[in-house]
Amino acid sequence: MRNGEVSATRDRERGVSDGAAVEVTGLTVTYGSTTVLDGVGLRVPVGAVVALTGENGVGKSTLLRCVTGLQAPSGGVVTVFGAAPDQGAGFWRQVATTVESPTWYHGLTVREHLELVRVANGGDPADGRVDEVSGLLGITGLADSLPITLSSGQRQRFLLAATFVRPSRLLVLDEPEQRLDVGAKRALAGHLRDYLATGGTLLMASHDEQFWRDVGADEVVLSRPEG
Ligand SMILES: Nc1ncnc2c1ncn2[C@@H]1O[C@H](COP(=O)(O)OP(=O)(O)OP(=O)(O)O)[C@@H](O)[C@H]1O
Repeated sequence: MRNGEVSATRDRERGVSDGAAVEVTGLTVTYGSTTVLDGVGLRVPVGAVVALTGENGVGKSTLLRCVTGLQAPSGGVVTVFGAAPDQGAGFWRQVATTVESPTWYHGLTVREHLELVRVANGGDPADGRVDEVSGLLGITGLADSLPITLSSGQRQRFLLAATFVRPSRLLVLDEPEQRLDVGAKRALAGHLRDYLATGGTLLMASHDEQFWRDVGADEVVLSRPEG
């Protein structure tokens, strides 16, 4: 088995289809003379949940960036729902991610940002979804706050909320549990289980074993290339 070459194929009670949401073959990423990912393969079936684990700097975020098309690999092939991640509107209608933090607009409140993201992605800002997500992430009371005034944990909740108000079939989350308190982690795990139960697919990086086990993820351990 090559570095990170895995197939997250455990059949799940909720029913995983045969199709691949994410297929990565021979993925190689080099920075200068340093090879971070060397021929990595990964398959995430539709409806599955995979947690990428491994020590700091092993390339988890790099792999996630390649899956979202935010980084071009040095070699290999990535497909998402059977097509290259092309960064077009069609792609972003299906995929929501926290891999790159968005830039917030000065002067817009937390609530206004969430409504803006919902509208921009074809949702109805008045359909209750913004309230629902705000409640689940415990940021209802921060609706009128400016993002710049939030603590790091509140900002993480807000980032997740902005991701969850977008319609998606695939979530690509980079350490979603980071900086969250115990209660928020539990609520997040519950929300992700609901997302999966309604047909969503989840690929995430995580350093928190209890969290990704709570979500029901299959673990995929990335290791450094040999040599
Ligand atoms: N733009 C860049 N230029 C040069 N090196 C980079 C760049 N981005 C990442 N790296 C290097 O690539 C390696 C993998 O980084 P990456 O962030 O993917 O690791 P990670 O597994 O997500 O780490 P962590 O667990 O700490 O979040 C690291 O050694 C990092 O220093």
